[in-house]
Amino acid sequence: MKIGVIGAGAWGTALAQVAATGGKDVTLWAREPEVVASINDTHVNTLFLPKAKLSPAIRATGDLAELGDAEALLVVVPAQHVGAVLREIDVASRPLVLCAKGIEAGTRRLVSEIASEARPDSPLAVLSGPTFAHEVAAGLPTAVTLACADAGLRDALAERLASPSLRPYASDDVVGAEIGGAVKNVLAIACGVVDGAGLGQNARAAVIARGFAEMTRYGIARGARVETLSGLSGLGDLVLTCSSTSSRNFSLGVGIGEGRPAASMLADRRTVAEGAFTAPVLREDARARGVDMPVTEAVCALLEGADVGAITQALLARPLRPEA
Ligand SMILES: NC(=O)C1=CN([C@@H]2O[C@H](COP(=O)(O)OP(=O)(O)OC[C@H]3O[C@@H](n4cnc5c(N)ncnc54)[C@H](O)[C@@H]3O)[C@@H](O)[C@H]2O)C=CC1
Ligand SMILES: O=C(CO)COP(=O)(O)O
Repeated sequence: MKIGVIGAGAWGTALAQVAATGGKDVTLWAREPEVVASINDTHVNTLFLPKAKLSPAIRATGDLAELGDAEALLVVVPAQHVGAVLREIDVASRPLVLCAKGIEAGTRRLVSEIASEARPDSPLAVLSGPTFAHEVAAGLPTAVTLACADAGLRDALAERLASPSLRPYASDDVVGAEIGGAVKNVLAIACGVVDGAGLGQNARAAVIARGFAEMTRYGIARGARVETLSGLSGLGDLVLTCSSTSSRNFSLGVGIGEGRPAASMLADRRTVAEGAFTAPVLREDARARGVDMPVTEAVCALLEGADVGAITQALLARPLRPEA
């Protein structure tokens, strides 16, 4: 079986490694010529996943046309670039497995909505969950949600993507799987701020729990099911990224909490912290739907340069309310 992977950041590279280790023929599209060269010449992605020794069965290319004959394509470019890349590639009606986590600025679309507009003939699935790329590439045990409306395709993809260390759980709730991954990135920034500002572990647990409450409110408003949000792609990924500096979103938050300006940290980086792009569009969409998201509002204010102490006080001083 030939698998195409679109995007050779850390996550696309790790997924390519899982597929190649499982005996698949893998072609990995990278945007950067130096990434193509380093994977093909040295079997290392020096830019985005430097510590993983990759299978020689992974072939990198800078030409999207070379992925046209893959049986299935994993889409792993950052959410804001999915539309542009999918409009560029000719994939006929091949299944697309969407692995980016975010909401498109300007349109407020989930990645599945972007993909179905760009590639109306391709069936879609979403792969999401608590998955640090370096752990997956190292073959450490990992479980994910694989969501797809078509049961036959879902089972076929689950069988092809499963490996001795990567265990997919099937779901038909595509929107639910996407909402968890998109919103947790914003909440991970908030937890990083708590850590960087030394606000304590009680505060971090409060942000996780109240953040999950707002993820659930927002998810329900967009048609997600609560059991999906409380599964691997929602609560599972929230817990992972809210408790580790391996998360780029959490680390961005730590920097903000320590008093560094968000804008300069974002300008300096090559890797993506999706939450910084999702936060403003999530706030806009939540307001439009009448969903209260105070942690998301706080993250937006902090990304815009607000003072951590003032934002913390404002959150604590909100009118008292029932928990549920
Ligand atoms: N790294 C991880 O552990 C995980 C990442 N993800 C998601 O996967 C997606 C990709 O993230 P990573 O692989 O971590 O990226 P990364 O941060 O390792 O690398 C940045 C990626 O963005 C690409 N890029 C930059 N500008 C672009 C443009 N104009 N057009 C197309 N691509 C462009 C780069 O080529 C590179 O592939 C994100 O949505 C992320 O949330 C999901 C699960 C785990
Ligand atoms: O999505 C991830 C793990 O599931 C990776 O999180 P970060 O993008 O915050 O590094």
